[in-house]
Amino acid sequence: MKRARIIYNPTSGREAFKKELPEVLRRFEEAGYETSAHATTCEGDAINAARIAVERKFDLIISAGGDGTINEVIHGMAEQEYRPQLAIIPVGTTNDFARALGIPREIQKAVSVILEHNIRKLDIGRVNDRYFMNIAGGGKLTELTYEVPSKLKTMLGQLAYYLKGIEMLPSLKPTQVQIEYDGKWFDDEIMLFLVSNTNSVGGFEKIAPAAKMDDGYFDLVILRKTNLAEFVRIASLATKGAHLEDNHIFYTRANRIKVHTEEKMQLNLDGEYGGLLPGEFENLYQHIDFFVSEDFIEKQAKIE
Ligand SMILES: Nc1ncnc2c1ncn2[C@@H]1O[C@H](COP(=O)(O)OP(=O)(O)OP(=O)(O)O)[C@@H](O)[C@H]1O
Repeated sequence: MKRARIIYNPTSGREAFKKELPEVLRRFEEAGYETSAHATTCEGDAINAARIAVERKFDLIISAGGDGTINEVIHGMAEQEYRPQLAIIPVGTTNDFARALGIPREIQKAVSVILEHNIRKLDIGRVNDRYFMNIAGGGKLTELTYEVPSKLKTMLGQLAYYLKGIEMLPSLKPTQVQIEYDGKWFDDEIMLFLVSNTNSVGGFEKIAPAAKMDDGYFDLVILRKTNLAEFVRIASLATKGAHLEDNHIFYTRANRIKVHTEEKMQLNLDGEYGGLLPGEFENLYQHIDFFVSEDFIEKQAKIE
């Protein structure tokens, strides 16, 4: 019999998961999994819980929480040689990972999708011993996002939000960077760089159109120094996916990317503060077996 370990954050998403837990356990048992659950107790606990599940050779880890919980679970398993399969039940405020995999937000619907058993080996990103699944980035533009007081944590979602307060943009200074990607160099002043594992991020569905999650490559999108008018024009092109041809955009695909700057530059990982640059981004090819939806599989197949 296969063994599944649910790692859930009881405080996530207005404590919604606890009520549903008996039914979730029942459904996994019915589907042939011997299932147990661990409620996380504090920040970092999901990392330990995932490590323990790895040591105990569980077949499947089910992470129930928001992106923070899933990121911790990935952290706990990514460095291990044996890695259980991973399923996500979105419960938190931000559920970008689940959205990327096409997992519905309603708990029992998510379980139904998981029990369809569509499993895909997907890439994840690593930078300076931290992991990300969707997107990493840096530059003055992304740093604005930390000032957003609301729970709108998605990096690009927040950028869109900030575009409303566009008067802040003229005060933004570009940063001089040197970026080494698969042995080649980019050296220029930039407003922002993005290292993307998925093609659909936040409100921008086409920001990195060729980013497939199982090809071992990131899409690297860099916005060079711009003035306000140029920025507004490029942002509007980006909503249509027509930004890559613009002179201010540098776009390539790469497996390894090193970013150096003289100035202090913050790193954003999946919408959260991820320490300071420099950083070396590494694409871990098909590193984790994720439970995904049919919808996800169809969408991936359409990417060129
Ligand atoms: N028992 C706990 N009490 C407090 N914090 C916890 C607990 N368990 C986990 N955490 C921390 O809470 C953080 C955020 O949780 P999570 O990502 O699941 O939810 P979220 O998307 O932020 O949404 P929410 O606002 O609903 O919590 C996690 O990164 C984790 O470190």
